[in-house]
Amino acid sequence: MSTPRSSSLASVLHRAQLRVALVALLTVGLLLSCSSFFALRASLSHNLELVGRSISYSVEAAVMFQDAEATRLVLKNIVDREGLNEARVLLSNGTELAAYHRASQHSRLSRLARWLFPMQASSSVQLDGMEVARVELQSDSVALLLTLAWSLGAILLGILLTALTVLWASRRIEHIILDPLLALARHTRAVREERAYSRRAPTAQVKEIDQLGADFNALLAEVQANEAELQRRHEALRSDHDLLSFTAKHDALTGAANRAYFEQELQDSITEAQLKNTELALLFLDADKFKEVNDRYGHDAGDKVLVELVQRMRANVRDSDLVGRLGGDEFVILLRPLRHSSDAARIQQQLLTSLRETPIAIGAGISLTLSASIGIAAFPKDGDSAENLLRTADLAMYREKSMAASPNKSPSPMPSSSHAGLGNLSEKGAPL
Ligand SMILES: Nc1nc2c(ncn2[C@@H]2O[C@H](COP(=O)(O)OP(=O)(O)OP(=O)(O)O)[C@@H](O)[C@H]2O)c(=O)[nH]1
Repeated sequence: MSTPRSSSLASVLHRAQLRVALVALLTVGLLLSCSSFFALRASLSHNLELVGRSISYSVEAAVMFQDAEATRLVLKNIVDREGLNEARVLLSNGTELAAYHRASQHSRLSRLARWLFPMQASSSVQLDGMEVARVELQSDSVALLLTLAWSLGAILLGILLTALTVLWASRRIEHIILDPLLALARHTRAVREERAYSRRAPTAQVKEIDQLGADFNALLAEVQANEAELQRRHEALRSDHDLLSFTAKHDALTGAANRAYFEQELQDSITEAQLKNTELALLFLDADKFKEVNDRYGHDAGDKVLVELVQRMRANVRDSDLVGRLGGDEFVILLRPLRHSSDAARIQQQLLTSLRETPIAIGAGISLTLSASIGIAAFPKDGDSAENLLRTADLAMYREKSMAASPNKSPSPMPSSSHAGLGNLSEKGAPL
């Protein structure tokens, strides 16, 4: 099925107005012209008959004496006075007694008028009730022709004026109706394309269009409110999702990466380091005698120590590095990338120094000096998988811890490690 060709509202209105105006004008014009034409014709015909009768009376005497010259004189006087074309008097035997033709009858207009609208009349000349002659008249129909021409001219002029008026009216309608409709259409398109629901349609002069704009604005306001509500819910969902995602990946107490997330990040970092041919380092930290903190000062104090441990670790590494908690008092740090092979040992020492020199406040004026054992494993030197690296760093940490517990024992060949060296938990600021 073919799609109907669409026209603009302006052209539809133009055509409709023009058609209505032309039909009305032609109907009225033609009716008026015809009625005035026939009225004029009837009047002229009646007048011609009266003139014929008048001539009949006037030529009675001349006819009686068959005085052609006198008859012609009468005919001339009346024909000239009444503006007729010609008049003649025919005797009862059919012979013409006298005739008079006006000069103007030979003009083209006159001939055309006579041909189009022949106007004739005849009247009898009687003597003692007997018809002795007939007067035949022919009128000039130029007046009729001119009337018709004027009417047609008026109709044409009317058509021209109507077309101009329709054009002017169309422009006015365009301004009053079309412009606001087009503005509304443009506005709707802009709202749809830009999703700018805060935009509002302008007011219009025409009540119905203004109402349409107001309804559209009300609809936009609803859409805007729904959009805002959707946006708010979306934000809330995203924030919930972010929180859930963070919670799923991080340790609730310290905020450090949990074991699963840390292992995944470690594996991803290894893959990336393999591709980029860079190095990584893993520091495995286990607090020494942490159980005693819990036992002496309570679980909350232990929690504070764990939180502080993570803060110290973070304070000593870059944003790109990752601090994780594997569980209990076991923590890991992933240095990614490892720029210099000495960086891991340097950070290890910084942490041990920090723990040794800066006690951890656990509240009520009590501060603890905690020692820790830190083992190091490097990629690719000590392993090429997350599991291997963790195991190697863990062994290094245990090696360090065991050395701290038995300082006289010679170290077994393990990856590099270090220890704060304090061995015992010590308290500052409050008695044990
Ligand atoms: N406060 C607190 N304690 C915890 C938490 N998780 C584990 N622990 C405790 O941490 C202690 C760890 O003890 P161990 O594994 O024996 O370690 P340690 O006492 O440091 O002994 P070494 O490592 O051999 O020096 C246990 O008493 C756990 O109950 C926690 O989230 N908060």
